[in-house]
Amino acid sequence: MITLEGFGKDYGDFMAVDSIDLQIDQGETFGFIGPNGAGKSTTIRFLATLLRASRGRGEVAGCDVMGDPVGVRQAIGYMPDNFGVYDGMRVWEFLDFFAVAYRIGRIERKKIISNVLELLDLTHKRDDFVNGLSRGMKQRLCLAKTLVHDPPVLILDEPASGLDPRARVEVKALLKELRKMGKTILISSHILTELADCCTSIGIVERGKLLMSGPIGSVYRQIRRNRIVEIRFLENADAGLSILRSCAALRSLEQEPDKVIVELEADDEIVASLMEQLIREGVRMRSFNDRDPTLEDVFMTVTKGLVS
Ligand SMILES: Nc1ncnc2c1ncn2[C@@H]1O[C@H](COP(=O)(O)OP(=O)(O)OP(=O)(O)O)[C@@H](O)[C@H]1O
Repeated sequence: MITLEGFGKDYGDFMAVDSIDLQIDQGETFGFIGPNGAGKSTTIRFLATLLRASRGRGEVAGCDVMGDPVGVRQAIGYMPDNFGVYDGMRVWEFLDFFAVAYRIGRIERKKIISNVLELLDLTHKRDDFVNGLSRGMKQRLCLAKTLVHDPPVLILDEPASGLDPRARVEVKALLKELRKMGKTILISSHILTELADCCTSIGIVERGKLLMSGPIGSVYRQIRRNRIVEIRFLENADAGLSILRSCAALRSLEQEPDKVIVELEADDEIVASLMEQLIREGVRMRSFNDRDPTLEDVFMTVTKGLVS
């Protein structure tokens, strides 16, 4: 439903997106994850036909993004990261305004607005003024407006940002509901855990490059080849650190005030030998904890903190 082939975007001399290849199948909820400035919004704005590519191309629901922008706009519901709502409009009028823009007839509009309000749990706010709504409700209203023309594809730029925990849970539940309705969803976030349980696939982007992508299970498997070990030293921490640094299986090492987190490309044998070596060299440890990587680890391992 969504394809990018070598998509790249420059702003003057600055390359915001290098070259991204991506394919999102029908019915997927794809989490587009990356730190601030990674190029998520730029990619999303291209897919939403709001900016031109510097190189490469894209397709949404069979329509070429630059060749058939009107076709793309019919097929997508787009929620920008910074959206505005019009003052002096009531909730139903706001939705009606967008429905008219999609040339939906008066009788059908009435039905659609009532369905969408119901789905987003905003029926009781139908006649309220938009500018009087809380941030969470405005966000829900904006999501409601992406649905009025019943698009098969939803492109949502950080839809849960700035929401309190309860509102976030509600947005996630809603995403699951929309997936059940058969929608293909691209959703961006820089908060990984926010997306962990509602996406079927993810892509991790940093500095305009897609570092890893695929079904969530396969991304986990790729990274699980590596082990994450947390060590808390009691004595001889310096000797312990130098043993770890000289270990051939070491892929990364991160020092926190109370522990060291190492990523090893290693099997059980290698991990056991490393532990034995530490003990043999007189390094005393309070704990040596081998754990499965979380999605957070995947993110930290794959991205290198090149942008902030
Ligand atoms: N119109 C523009 N002109 C110049 N540079 C821009 C423009 N829009 C974005 N950039 C730069 O391009 C890079 C990517 O920005 P983009 O907004 O796509 O990142 P992002 O991943 O969506 O970040 P965030 O999570 O902070 O929204 C950033 O360095 C940004 O400063």
